[in-house]
Order: sequence, then structure tokens, then C-alpha cells
Amino acid sequence: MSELELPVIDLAPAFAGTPEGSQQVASALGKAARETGFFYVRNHGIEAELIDATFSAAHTLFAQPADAKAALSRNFFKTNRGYVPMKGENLDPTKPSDLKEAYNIGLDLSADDPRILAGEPFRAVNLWPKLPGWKDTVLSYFNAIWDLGRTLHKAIALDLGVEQTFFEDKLDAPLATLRLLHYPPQPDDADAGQIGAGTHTDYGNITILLPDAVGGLEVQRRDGIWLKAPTIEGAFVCNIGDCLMRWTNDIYVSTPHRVVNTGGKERYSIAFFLDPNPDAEVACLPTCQSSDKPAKYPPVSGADYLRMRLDASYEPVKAAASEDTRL
Ligand SMILES: O=C(O)CCC(=O)C(=O)O
Ligand SMILES: [Fe+2]
Repeated sequence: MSELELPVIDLAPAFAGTPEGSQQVASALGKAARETGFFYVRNHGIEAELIDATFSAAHTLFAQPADAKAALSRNFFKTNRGYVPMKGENLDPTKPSDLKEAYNIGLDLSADDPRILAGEPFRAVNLWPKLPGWKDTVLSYFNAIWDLGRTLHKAIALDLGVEQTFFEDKLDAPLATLRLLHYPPQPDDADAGQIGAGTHTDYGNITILLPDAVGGLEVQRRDGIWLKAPTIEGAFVCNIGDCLMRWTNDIYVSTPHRVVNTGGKERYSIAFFLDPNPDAEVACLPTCQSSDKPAKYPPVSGADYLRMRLDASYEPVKAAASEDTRL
């Protein structure tokens, strides 16, 4: 299998504060979002120390005993937070479940936050493992990558011809999920088709992914051919999610991808899924429709959209869950 030539976008001009710099990044990102839906970003401004510390936090967490990890899994279906056990998710429901474990962190709210008290969808407290420094590190990473996500949305807005601030109030309290992932080596006798992460497209607006040096991410070209997306040191892999396809009337594309972890190594990755605010109306942008190309999808709220997508991928853990963990 050959390696995929994905565009590498230098974000430095976007941080320079000049209209030319912003336009340069917006055009490069817009081209990638229309053509491959996958691209790398470098000069993103996130410190290497923070990245290393977050990977260390992931290694420490997944090395905990199984019962300690299981205890970090309260009300998962309601909150989308905490621990997902090995084979607990099925990104491709036509195949055996994924050979990975995961840990989800959402927007950090206190228990008395009015949105939690009002029972708003997906609003919940995070579950923090009792490991020294863990919460500070992981929250710092969450905030830094959320900021990067909003910077990317300014470029997206510019490319799409709407106000540069268009997405600001739709991403200021988002249903974002930071996900630490651990993939054991795929055994030779794995059930047919059981891989690290089954073929899927992502649900949200954009995913900002940091795979480790082990590799294993594969992206499907428009002609159906699978290509390896190698890890580039210091760069994030970004991909367009289905929610941004809806906003853009399919002008931007979300691209199927999967993780295949052969080669005998433990693999870790850190994914940040930027889904909009629960009450954001996900509706076709005015600049993405015309009389020739009317809006393809009806408007939907950010929360309803995410619920629909998550329900489909958690059938394995749902079936195994006890009554009190169900919605
Ligand atoms: O771990 C990875 O490299 C990718 C994971 C992924 O695509 C996902 O969880 O949506
Ligand atoms: Fe994905």
C-alpha cells in the first residue's frame, strides 16, 4: 500500500494577523477540505512539551488495572465521557468491534453548572482519574486544541465566504470530545475484519488528530483505494467531519478512514472531535446553496445530530451495559 500525499498546511501565516496570511491559509484549507477532506497542519502553536505530557498521561491511564479503568465509566451513554473498554465501540457496524480502548473528556463543567442541572444533552462532569497532575495536563491540552479548532474555523469561514466570526458562537460551549486512544497490536487470529478502528467518517465539524510514531491510520481515496497516512512529527492530521458536510451542502467532504495496527506495537493516539454547541443550528450556509444546488439536508441541532451518530456506534457496549448506565 502506498503512502498518501496529503496536503501539509503551514498555519504560521494565519497567526501573523495579516489579511493576506489569513487568506493564504483559508485557500489552502478550503482546497484540501473540498478535495481530500484530510490534511496535516504544522506551525499550529501547540507546545511539544504539552503534547508529550498528554501522551504520557494516556500511557499512564491505560496502564491502570482494569477495575480502576472500569470505575471511570459512569453513565457513559448519557455523558459520552470516561472509559470505553476494549472492543466497546464499533465504528463500522458491519464488522467485529474495534480493537482499542478509549477515554473521553468533554467540556469541563462543575457539578452545579446550570446546564447540567437543567439536564441539557451531553452536559456532565468529567471523570478524572486520581493520578498526579493528570487533570491539569489533559485539560490544558483540551483548551489548547479547542483554540486551534476555532482558529481553523476562522479559515473555514473565510474560505466559505461567510463572516470570519460565523462559527464563534457555535463553538464557544461545544460538544467537543478529547479522546485518548490505545490500540493493542492486532493479533494474527483476530476475528475476520477486526481492526483497531473500523472504517468510518467522523461525526463532527473537524477532527484534530495526533497519532504516535507507530502509524496505522489509513484513508480511502475517492476511487476506493486505501492509502497509508504516515505520522509527520510535529504536525496534526485534520479531517472534515460529516457535520461540516451538512453546513456546506457537501462542498467539503468527510473521508472514510480506519486504523490497522499490525506490526506488533502498542499504538496510542489523541483525537479531538470538535462538534458544535448542542443548541447550534446545523443548517446549510447561505453561500453553499443556490437555485441549482438547493440545501440537501434539513437543519438539525448539534445535540440531536451527535446523539443520532453515537447511538449507531455504541451497540456493543450498550448491549453489555447494566440498566442504570442506560439513558
Ligand atoms: O487513532 C486514530 O489515528 C484515528 C482514530 C479515529 O479515526 C477516530 O477515533 O475517529
Ligand atoms: Fe475518525
